[in-house]
Amino acid sequence: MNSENSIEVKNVKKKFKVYYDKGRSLKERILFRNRNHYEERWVLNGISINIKKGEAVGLIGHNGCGKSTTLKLLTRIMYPDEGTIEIMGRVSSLIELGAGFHPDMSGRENIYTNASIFGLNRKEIDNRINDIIEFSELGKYLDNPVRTYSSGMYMRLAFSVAINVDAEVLLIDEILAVGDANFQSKCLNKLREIKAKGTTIVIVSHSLNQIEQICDRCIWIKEGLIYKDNVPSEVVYQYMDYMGEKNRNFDKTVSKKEKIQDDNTTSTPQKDTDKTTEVNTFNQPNDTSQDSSLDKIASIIQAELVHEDGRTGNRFKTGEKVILQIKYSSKPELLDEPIIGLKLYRNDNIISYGTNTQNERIKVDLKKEGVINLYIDKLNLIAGEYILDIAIRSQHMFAYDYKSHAIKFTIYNSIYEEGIIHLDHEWKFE
Ligand SMILES: Nc1ncnc2c1ncn2[C@@H]1O[C@H](COP(=O)(O)OP(=O)(O)OP(=O)(O)O)[C@@H](O)[C@H]1O
Repeated sequence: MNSENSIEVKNVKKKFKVYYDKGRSLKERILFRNRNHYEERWVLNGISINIKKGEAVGLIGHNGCGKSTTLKLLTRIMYPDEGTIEIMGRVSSLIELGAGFHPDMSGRENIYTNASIFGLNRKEIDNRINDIIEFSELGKYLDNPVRTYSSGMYMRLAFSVAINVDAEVLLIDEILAVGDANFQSKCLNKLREIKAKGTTIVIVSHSLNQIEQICDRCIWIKEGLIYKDNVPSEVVYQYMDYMGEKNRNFDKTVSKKEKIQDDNTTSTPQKDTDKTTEVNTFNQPNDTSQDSSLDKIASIIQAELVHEDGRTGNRFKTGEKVILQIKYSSKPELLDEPIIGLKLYRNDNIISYGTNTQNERIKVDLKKEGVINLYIDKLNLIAGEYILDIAIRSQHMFAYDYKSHAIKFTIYNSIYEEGIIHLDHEWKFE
C-alpha cells in the first residue's frame, strides 16, 4: 500500500442475492418449487479508489447506485466478491444510526460499549467521556435507557462517540440528515475540525451542499462504476445537471401519461397545463382556471435566472454574473406607478437581500407584455439554497401580483464561508 494513502480500493465488485417470494399459497409453493429461489444482482462492477491521508471524499449518486454498499465494504460490515480493500489506521464509522447500541442500557453505558467496539480501552474512554457527553448535549437523559431516546438523541450519542475515538478514518453515511439545524451545523464544524487534524473522511450524502462544504473530492457512482471523480464543485454541478435532465424527462413521461388519461376520462376541452413547463412559469394569461391574469392589472408570468451565456439555470457559483428575467403582462391604463420588489432568503429563512424599485427611485414603465431584466454583476451569496419572492405592487402597497417562492436556486462554492454574503476580498502579506 502506498504510504501516502489511507484507503486503497482495487477493482471491487459486489453482488447480492435477491430472493424471490416463496409464494403464499400451497398451490404457488408447489407450482414454483423448481424455480431458482434467487437471482444474483451485481451492485458494484469494479470500483477502484485511492484516498490520501487527510482527504475528505464525498460519494454521490442516485438511489440504489451502491454508495452505502461501498461504505459498508470499507467498514468491513460486508466483504467484496472480487477485488481488495486496504485501510491504514483505526476506522470509526457512522453507518447505521445507533447500530451497536443496546436499547436497555443507558446512554453512558452505551458510550463505554460503543467506544470499546472502536478499539478504546477503559482508561482511554474515561479520558474522553466528558467531551463525548458535552458534545452529545444529552445532559440529564444520559442515564436513561437509550430505547427512550428520540432518533435525534440517538444520533447525537452515536456521532459524539464516533468522532471522539481518535480514528484515522471516519466513514459517515447520510448521518447528518438527522438532528436539528443547530446540531447539524455543530456536526459540520466538528467534521471540519477533525479534518483539519488530518483524519481521512468518506461521506455518503444526498446533501450536495454538505459534500461541497466538507469534501476536497467528490466521487459520483453510476451503474456500479465510478462515473466522475473530481473537485466537488465540478462533480456536483454535473450531477445537478444530470438529475435536472432526468427529472425533466420524468416530468415529460408523466405529462404524456396524464394527458392520455385526461383524454380518456373527459371530453371537455383541456386547459393548457403542460407539466413540462418550468416550475417558475406561473398561470398563463390564457389560463382561466385560477386567479386569472386576465383579471389582474399586472401579472408575473414567468421568472428565471439566466447565466451570462444565456442559459437558464438554478445553480450558480458565488460571484457569478446573472440576469433575473421576469416576464409579465399588464393593463398599463389601470396601473398606478407600479413598484417591482424582490425578497431573497436562504432556506433557513434568513433574509439575504431585499429591494424594490421605489426605494431605488427607479421609474417603472410596464407595457401590455414585456420582460423585466435585472442585471446582477456578481451574485455574491455564499453556498446554500435560496428562494426568491417577486412582487409587482402599487404605490399604496396593493399587490398586483406576488409570487412567493418564484425561484429556488442553489449557490455553490468550493471554499467554505460563513454568513450570508460573500465579500470580495484579497489577502496581502507585507
Ligand atoms: N443486503 C442486501 N441484499 C440485497 N440487495 C441489497 C442489499 N444491500 C443493498 N442491496 C441493493 O444494492 C443496491 C445498492 O444499494 P445501496 O444501499 O448501496 O445504494 P445507495 O446508493 O446507498 O442508495 P440510497 O441513496 O438509496 O441510500 C440497491 O439496489 C439495493 O437494493
